[in-house]
Amino acid sequence: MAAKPKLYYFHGRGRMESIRWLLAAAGVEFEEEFLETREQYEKLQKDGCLLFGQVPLVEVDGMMLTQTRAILSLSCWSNGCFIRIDMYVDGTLDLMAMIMLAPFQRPEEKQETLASILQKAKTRYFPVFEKILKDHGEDFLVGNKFSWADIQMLEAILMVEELNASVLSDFPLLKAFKTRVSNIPTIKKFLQPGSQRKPPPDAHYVDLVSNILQF
Ligand SMILES: N[C@@H](CCC(=O)N[C@@H](CS)C(=O)NCC(=O)O)C(=O)O
Repeated sequence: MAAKPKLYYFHGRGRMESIRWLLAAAGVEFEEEFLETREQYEKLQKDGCLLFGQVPLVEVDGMMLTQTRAILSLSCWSNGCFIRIDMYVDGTLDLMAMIMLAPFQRPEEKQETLASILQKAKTRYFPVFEKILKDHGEDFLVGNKFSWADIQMLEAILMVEELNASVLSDFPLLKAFKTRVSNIPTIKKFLQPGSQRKPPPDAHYVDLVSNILQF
């Protein structure tokens, strides 16, 4: 790591605090820019610094790193490939978490939530991954090698397609990516009926989980 990392966040703990702790504990000096106005946040978005439009953001060696867990897991602060895998995985996990939680909402809220998730997939998440594939022109998301990020991406695509089967019509590279990854033999097998892959949640599943976890 050549220069001091620069942290962009609010002047408070929030999601950045653990990152501050980690850097401090590792003896890494860092600079901070505190977000005090909406304009600062919008500028970061406009400049393409926020992968999924969210902070925390850490700038290090010209890389713009987002996703708290990914930044925290960068213990060596050196391997650009690993951090990119983590950023992509955390982004797809955020998207999938929204879909996972929707069935637990009241029926009158659920339709609105699902429409908003679909909108987010189309405007926040899928354009990012389409651009990544376009920019490097490779078969997989990171390092031209099949990784955890590709598996998560495929799972997220399939979940969003369950909300709207034609969601990939504006994302040709993601569509090709989906076909490519789905055809990896182990994944192809998992996608076959009778595998251990689980169906989308139904009313029975929602009742069961709600009863077990008591919410
Ligand atoms: N999974 C992300 C979540 C980040 C997140 O929710 N950040 C909030 C601020 S603490 C944000 O930027 N929200 C704006 C938005 O989602 O539009 C992470 O862990 O970094």
